[in-house]
Amino acid sequence: MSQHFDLIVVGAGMAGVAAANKCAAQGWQVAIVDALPYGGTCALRGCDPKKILRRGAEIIDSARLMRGKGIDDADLSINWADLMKHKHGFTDPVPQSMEDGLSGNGVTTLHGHATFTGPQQLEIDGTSYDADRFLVAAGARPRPLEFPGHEHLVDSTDFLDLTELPSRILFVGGGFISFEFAHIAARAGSSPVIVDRGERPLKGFDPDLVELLVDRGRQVGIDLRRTTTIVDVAPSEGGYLVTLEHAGSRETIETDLVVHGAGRVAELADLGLEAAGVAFDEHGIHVSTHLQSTTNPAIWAAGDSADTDGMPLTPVAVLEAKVAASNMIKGSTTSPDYAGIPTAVFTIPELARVGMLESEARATGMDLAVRYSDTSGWYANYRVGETTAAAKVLIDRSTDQVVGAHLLGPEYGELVNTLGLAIKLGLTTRQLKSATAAYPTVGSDLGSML
Ligand SMILES: Cc1cc2nc3c(=O)[nH]c(=O)nc-3n(C[C@H](O)[C@H](O)[C@H](O)COP(=O)(O)OP(=O)(O)OC[C@H]3O[C@@H](n4cnc5c(N)ncnc54)[C@H](O)[C@@H]3O)c2cc1C
Ligand SMILES: NC(=O)c1ccc[n+]([C@@H]2O[C@H](COP(=O)([O-])OP(=O)(O)OC[C@H]3O[C@@H](n4cnc5c(N)ncnc54)[C@H](O)[C@@H]3O)[C@@H](O)[C@H]2O)c1
Repeated sequence: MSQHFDLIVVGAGMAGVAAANKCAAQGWQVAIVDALPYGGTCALRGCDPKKILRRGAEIIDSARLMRGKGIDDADLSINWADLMKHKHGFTDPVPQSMEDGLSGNGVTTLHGHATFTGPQQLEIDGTSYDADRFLVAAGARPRPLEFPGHEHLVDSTDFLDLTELPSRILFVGGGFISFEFAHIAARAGSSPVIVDRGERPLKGFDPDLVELLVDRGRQVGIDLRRTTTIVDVAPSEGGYLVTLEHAGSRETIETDLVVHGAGRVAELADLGLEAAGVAFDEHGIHVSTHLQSTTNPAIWAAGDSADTDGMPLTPVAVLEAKVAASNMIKGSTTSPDYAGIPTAVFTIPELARVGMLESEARATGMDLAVRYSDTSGWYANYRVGETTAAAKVLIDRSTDQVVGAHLLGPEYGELVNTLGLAIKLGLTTRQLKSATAAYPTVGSDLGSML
């Protein structure tokens, strides 16, 4: 006997929970299932715990920047175990409170690994369920790597749970995870090495600002190896021997920990999607722009496990889940509006982007104005002693609208939100300049950046 629901959601992360609550509020019989404690990647193994650990690193960095400017940082250090306790103070209550919230909204909460057994059936630990619709919000996992010894790598989840921080850490990949973690580790006293196979790390961000960030990273002891591949990783007495290849030469580095930061793929391999007739690949379930499977109309997808134009980020996952839920409820075909969604890599200082890259804007042939400012000497950065800060704002001269903004500096992850709103609403720089910001705030520098 199979239990029936109007909707079953696979994955209780930010996307799954948003959709389950929205559909339950319409009076639907909704069930949600997760194989892990409720909360998903962002709250338990990603954004939130990462930024708590970064807080320790920020304090150290801020104090160092003020050395000789009234702050004596000689005795300041990170107590990793206590910082971890602070993290657990946030993460530990999440699963129960999330599950209580869902139950309170009338959602049936299930636990276990879901596997599709047919177009509208799935099984969870031997029990069968069927539904009119399913939303797959199963997230992502580290990309499988091929080089010998890849099994010795730890992933981002393991890193965010380390009880002690080793002194030598090698990060594979030059993306979000490696940069963010390396910036934390460097301030906590470790010597991080980042190995990227490409010439340009953090490829989704403005290359000029990335180079400034790489220099700033070098100053705090982060060793970036570009166009370098991992030949193999082998255990050694003191940790691991990692053999690297760059421009035809090999070098072996000894390290205590090797961390996977080489990208993530949709978590769909064990979901039995073949039995449901659902087309997918490593980018996610193939969906129409309104987030319905292209091959099984009963299946919808959102977040990291959907192959969409949206970036694999939390706000995008939530947006897609809400749009998918709304389309299911109304029978509509609305598409998510991805315009003006900012992204930030939480290095110290942070690097943010919204809208087009300069190269993308140039390729459109628009009449482009590039407003680049070295903001390191500006009051907001002088005040905190920051030596590396810059802004690049891209403006379409024909409309006076912002089409892209790239920021590197303290608190610029907050400032980019205003530029995101400007892009989404099509505000002109004249309109933006007409707003008066509280002074002195980082936001009050926006007018000068335009
Ligand atoms: C280290 C790290 C840091 C990050 N930092 C940021 C950040 O600062 N800002 C930002 O915007 N984004 C960040 N991200 C990305 C962000 O976490 C994801 O984009 C977001 O969590 C995706 O949400 P989701 O709901 O699609 O999937 P998830 O939150 O991953 O949820 C998917 C859930 O599905 C469950 N599941 C999967 N398969 C099954 C199955 N067969 N049966 C039952 N359950 C299943 C999983 O257990 C999981 O709980 C970060 C990611 C990582 C890894
Ligand atoms: N602040 C944030 O929003 C945030 C933080 C962390 C993660 N995330 C999300 O998680 C996703 C995954 O993060 P990530 O940092 O793992 O991936 P990423 O896609 O940001 O970067 C992966 C990097 O690894 C390199 N690479 C791949 N295979 C390699 C190999 N074998 N050897 C050397 N280099 C290799 C790639 O060239 C690339 O530069 C991101 O795309 C992002 O969406 C977001």
